[in-house]
Amino acid sequence: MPVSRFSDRLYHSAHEIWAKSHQHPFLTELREGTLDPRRFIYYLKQDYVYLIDYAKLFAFGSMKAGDMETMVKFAELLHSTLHVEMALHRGYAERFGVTREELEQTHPAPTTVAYTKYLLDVAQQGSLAEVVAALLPCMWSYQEIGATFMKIPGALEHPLYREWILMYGSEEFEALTNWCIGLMDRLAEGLPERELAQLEERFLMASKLEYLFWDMAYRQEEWPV
Ligand SMILES: Cc1ncc(CN)c(N)n1
Repeated sequence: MPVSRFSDRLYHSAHEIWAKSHQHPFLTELREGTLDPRRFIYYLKQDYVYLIDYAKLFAFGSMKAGDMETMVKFAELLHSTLHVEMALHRGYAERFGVTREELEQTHPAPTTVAYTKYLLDVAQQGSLAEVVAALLPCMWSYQEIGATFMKIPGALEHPLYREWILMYGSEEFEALTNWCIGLMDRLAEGLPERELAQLEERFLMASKLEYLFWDMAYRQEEWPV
């Protein structure tokens, strides 16, 4: 009987909320190609300012790394987020006639604030293992969504949503995600149950915030005033 990995425990504990995300209309309509582009551009603008703060977690990971290989890999993840993943958003913004300045000056909605501040709080206060537990749903749930959408007949023919699916369903994104999953398992080895439970809590909180991010985008959430 193979020893179950800590990442299997994380996946199992978050399965219900991940399934809820998969069933959210933002994703079911994106998958079917019926998502209103106004909801999509709202998502892209919020996601851009989210990624500015999310990318900082990789800088914290480099700083907290215990070895050069891990430090270098986190620097690679930082670079990839800023230059590859966010280039997707910049390209879409151009297609929608949104300037780079407008994109960068997007006011984060309440849910974006909640999610980024949570991640940055864990990154500043927590151990490397906690940083990884908090960022892992961001990578892993998106990779699962992308890989699933790649297999949906017709999804890649959609003129607008094709690039988004290709980004998160790519082999490169899968490789970076798998490295993070492996690091989580390595960092969890030998930890007492009390610490494992705390890592699970970080993973679950980020997973719930992922669901709320999809819901925010679909509702095009605004501040009350
Ligand atoms: C909110 C969110 N979470 C995760 C990802 C994938 N890096 C993203 N682009 N945006």
